[in-house]
Amino acid sequence: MTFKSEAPYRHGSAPKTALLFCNLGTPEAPTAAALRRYLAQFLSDPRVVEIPRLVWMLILHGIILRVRPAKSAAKYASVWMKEGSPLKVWTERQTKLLQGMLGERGHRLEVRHAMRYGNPSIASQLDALRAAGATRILVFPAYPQYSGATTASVVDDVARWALKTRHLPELRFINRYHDESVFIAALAESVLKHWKQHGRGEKLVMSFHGLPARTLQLGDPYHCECLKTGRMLAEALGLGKDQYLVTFQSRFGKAKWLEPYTEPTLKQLAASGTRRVDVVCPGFSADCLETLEEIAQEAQQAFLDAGGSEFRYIPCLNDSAEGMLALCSIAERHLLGWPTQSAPDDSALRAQAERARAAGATA
Ligand SMILES: C=CC1=C(C)c2cc3[nH]c(cc4nc(cc5[nH]c(cc1n2)c(C)c5CCC(=O)O)C(CCC(=O)O)=C4C)c(C)c3C=C
Ligand SMILES: [Fe+2]
Ligand SMILES: [Fe+2]
Repeated sequence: MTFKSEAPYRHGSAPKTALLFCNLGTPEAPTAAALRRYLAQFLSDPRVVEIPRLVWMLILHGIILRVRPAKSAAKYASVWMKEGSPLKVWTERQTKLLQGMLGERGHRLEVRHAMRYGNPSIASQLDALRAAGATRILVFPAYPQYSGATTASVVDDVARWALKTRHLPELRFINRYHDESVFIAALAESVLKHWKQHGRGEKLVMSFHGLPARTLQLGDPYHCECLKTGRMLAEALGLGKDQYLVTFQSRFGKAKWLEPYTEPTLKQLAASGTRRVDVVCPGFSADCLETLEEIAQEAQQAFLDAGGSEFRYIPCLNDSAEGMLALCSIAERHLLGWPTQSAPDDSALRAQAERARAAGATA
């Protein structure tokens, strides 16, 4: 094992804090070649596909990476923005805004973003932060709900970097914010704004990214956290049980995934007479292929083909004021938990220690 060589430690220098905002990652271009590189890295992660390695590598390289890249590239092309992939564009904007907002609130810290798959990698950004002198790094995965496939995979990658790093910064991780009041309030505000502008559908469908159903039995909290976000959002909007649904999208492979599935549910709604639906994706902090293509295009078409008449997609929080307020406030509360530079008045603590010592001596 070799460790990285680093600038010598300067004794007595003040702690320097940094924030690393991590998202999933996205291909560099809407092309089959770029998709092949991206999918090869993403789908080789044992946190994402939990089947025996050898079998999976044969399927992945023998079938999936031959067929899927071209199909997925065409889908990406349909949502590509002039600055690049939507997930990249929104994540970069959120990072810039976080830097500005936290700065205005008096936090002297560097904010960077990293992608779990593709670029900029988590390791490269952690190296850059260390080189800039960061001694404390708060790692903020963009996912509101915790899952092994997403949040834990970010932690794995940070741990891999740590294994090679001599002088580690203090590290903290935000595991989840699915039930934080600021986050629920931001979602509710985005739905209310949408209703005000476009009118209100008969049902609000809350569509979350899926996971294999077995992850629920294996102890992954993701399903429960999605349901909780859904319930809290419904409460914030004053919706009754018959006015909203929680569904799961983006099934991958043939195994059973978390149910109910989004698209079949939308078709059933249309078939049973629901004409107008609003769809929101509260598991995604930013719009991406899965929301813009799979929901706003494909699922919409399926609903209309099945007899629905109006399908309104409610965008993710992206760089909205309410969304940024939520991200900033969540980051801030985690940053404030870090000990401050100024020595606290420890006289009460000292007296307590003396009492404990005296009690111990007489016991
Ligand atoms: C929001 C949380 C996400 C979970 C949980 C998740 C699990 C998961 N995903 C796949 C397979 C794919 N996902 C893909 C895209 C994708 N997934 C998420 C988020 C979660 N995934 C996002 C934000 C995106 C969009 C990325 C973008 O560039 O816009 C894709 C790639 C696209 C495609 O080819 O369909 C795959 C593949 C699995 C297997 C999984 C859990 C087991
Ligand atoms: Fe995914
Ligand atoms: Fe998808």
